[in-house]
Amino acid sequence: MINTSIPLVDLHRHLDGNVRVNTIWELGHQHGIALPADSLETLAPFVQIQGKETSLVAFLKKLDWMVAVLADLDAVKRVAYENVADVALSGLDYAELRFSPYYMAMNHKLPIEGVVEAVIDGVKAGLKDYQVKINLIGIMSRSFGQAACTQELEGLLAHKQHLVAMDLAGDELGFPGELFNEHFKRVRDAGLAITAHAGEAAGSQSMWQAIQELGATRIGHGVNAIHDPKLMEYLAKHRIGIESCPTSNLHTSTVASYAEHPFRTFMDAGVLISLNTDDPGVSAIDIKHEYRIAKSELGLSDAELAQVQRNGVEMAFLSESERKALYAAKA
Ligand SMILES: O=c1[nH]cnc2c1ncn2[C@@H]1O[C@H](CO)[C@@H](O)[C@H]1O
Ligand SMILES: [Zn+2]
Repeated sequence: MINTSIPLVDLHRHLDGNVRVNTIWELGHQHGIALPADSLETLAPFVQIQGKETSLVAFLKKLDWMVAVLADLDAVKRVAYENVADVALSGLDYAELRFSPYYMAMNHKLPIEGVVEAVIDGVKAGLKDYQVKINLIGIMSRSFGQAACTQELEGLLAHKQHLVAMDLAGDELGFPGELFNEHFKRVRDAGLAITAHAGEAAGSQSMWQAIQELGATRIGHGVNAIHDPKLMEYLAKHRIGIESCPTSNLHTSTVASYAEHPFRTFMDAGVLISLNTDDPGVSAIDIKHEYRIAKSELGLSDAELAQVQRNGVEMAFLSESERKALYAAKA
């Protein structure tokens, strides 16, 4: 099902949506943080999806325990290190890990720039022990408003040489992209690529906004584009990649069932679309699960899955020589 002669990549993966249950447990105890359960088994339902949530905002609450235990910068470094390990152990060749330093810093009032540095350090340490390629994407968490995103942006831009792109995540309905036009002008001026969560909770207008005003060249989720034929045509023509995360879309009730997921509609329209995990710790999945689902529930053939795998490599925020090297390592 996974073609071993094509690189396997995950481009939409929240580092702070992938904290191991065991790590939450250990950090909670180490730092005297009250947890909502008194055993590892009973903790799991508080941080992992059981069935599905009723909305994106309800889903996002599951991540809160993952950042509640980040009591110091060592904890942040540990989580970043374990993310690299998880990427390597799940069979990926390359991943883009995204993180929101404001969200990770806020519970224990950590310095935002310090969190960015700790993530970079943790990833570096992970890369010494695991053979895999990683790039980092900075997130502005829209749910905390414009001023928080300015702080977050500045902490990230201070280390822009360690980032390939910036993203906008969080509550899309409550905090539309228009609020962040100025932030993304600064991102463009800094020379970073842009991806944005759009068309997940809101409609296709939010995707047009992300592309035309924020400058996004990739879109996270983008599910609601299918109701806008002009946008579908635009995405295909301009090779705007869709970072699709089918299980996350089910868990946030963005789609009612796998059968209703429009993945195939994008493929048939010639849109560049890839498969990704989103918040693997929250959804309790890995990338292979998404490929299995794509085959069994979304109805993709092995040839189509190979195309999806290649789409991921094509969409990656890599230089052409890095892309070639990634392909060459598998050929
Ligand atoms: O599926 C998603 N849609 C929108 N925002 C998300 C999703 N998953 C996580 N985050 C948001 O990303 C930041 C942490 O990296 C947090 O703002 C979290 O709410
Ligand atoms: Zn996401």
